[in-house]
Amino acid sequence: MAIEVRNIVKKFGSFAALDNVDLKVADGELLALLGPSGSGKTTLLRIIAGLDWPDSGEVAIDGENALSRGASERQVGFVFQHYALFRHMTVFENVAFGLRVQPRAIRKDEATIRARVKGLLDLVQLDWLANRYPSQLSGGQRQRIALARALAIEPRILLLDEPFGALDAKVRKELRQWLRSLHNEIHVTSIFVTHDQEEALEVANRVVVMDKGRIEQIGTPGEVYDNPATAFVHGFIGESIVLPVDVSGDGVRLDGRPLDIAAQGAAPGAARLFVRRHDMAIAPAGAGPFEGAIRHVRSFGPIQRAEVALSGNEGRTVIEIDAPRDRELQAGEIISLQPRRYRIFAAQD
Ligand SMILES: Nc1ncnc2c1ncn2[C@@H]1O[C@H](COP(=O)(O)OP(=O)(O)OP(=O)(O)O)[C@@H](O)[C@H]1O
Repeated sequence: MAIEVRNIVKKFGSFAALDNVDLKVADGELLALLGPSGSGKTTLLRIIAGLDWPDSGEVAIDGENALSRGASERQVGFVFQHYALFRHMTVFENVAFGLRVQPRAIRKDEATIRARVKGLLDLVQLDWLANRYPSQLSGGQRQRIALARALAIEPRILLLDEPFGALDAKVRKELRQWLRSLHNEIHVTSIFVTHDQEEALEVANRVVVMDKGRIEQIGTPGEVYDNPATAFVHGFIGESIVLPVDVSGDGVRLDGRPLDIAAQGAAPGAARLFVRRHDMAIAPAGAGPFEGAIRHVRSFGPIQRAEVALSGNEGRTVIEIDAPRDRELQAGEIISLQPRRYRIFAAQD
């Protein structure tokens, strides 16, 4: 089912939790809402779900106005971070619950319900846990059961709010891959909320980056990572070096010193230069626009992370770069740096 959100405004008192949000979700997409705490992700999800209503704007599901319908009529499945399964029911009964409470007119017979639950437990690969109680499951297993339960009513849309938020890093990683492949199998239009950029980039077809109740950028994981539309997106996704620079007619300056880099059309005045740590490459001596002294090096996995005090400004501007380990860097060494890729945004952007 396609979803279209138009001009949504949602205020709590005078505070705009959502400030003119527009979003189109194509049928069968797996979309991530990504943003820092308080950016409005959950509020947007709740409005799409029918658990909350906007002050103005429209929500259409499959072309039909959804705002005139409540949550139960929208046929939406939910999974929340702390989605409490019913403690006194077995896994099987938890998954069957949504089917058993359907209105009599559409309720399936017992054999059909049992077959459907069995199918869902197979789908989430936990059929062997059917007779256990929630307290006898791991956190990751519980979230998979919560997902099976959400899918039982054959929702038109699946909404997940930080579904893996409470789990440890390793289990989170496993469940991401699992969700991705599950979605490839069932193709139900899905939106999940996360503040974890790695999770969004790894799982979603498209990522919606939010800040302060607004959408900053919508794009594929590659687009938002490689071509951030705003300074916020650049800073939020991936680790960036951020340097305050001045743009003028004759170029870009750092601490009054000209840098041999292009202003990329940024308006004259104060600006910020963004470079990803791994894009700040070590250049032959004197060849790069930056020079600095290595203060400290830590090596882990395939990279070495070096703290570099840039020349000028009495060495007070310190950046961290990630370099491959083909040549071991040493504290005290003076290096020249050349950004392979960078963006300049005006200071107020
Ligand atoms: N019922 C409410 N009453 C007042 N303010 C609210 C209410 N619900 C949300 N807010 C505020 O709206 C803003 C957006 O909240 P929301 O939960 O959508 O953010 P979020 O991006 O999902 O954050 P998190 O990642 O922390 O869950 C926050 O500043 C929050 O304090």
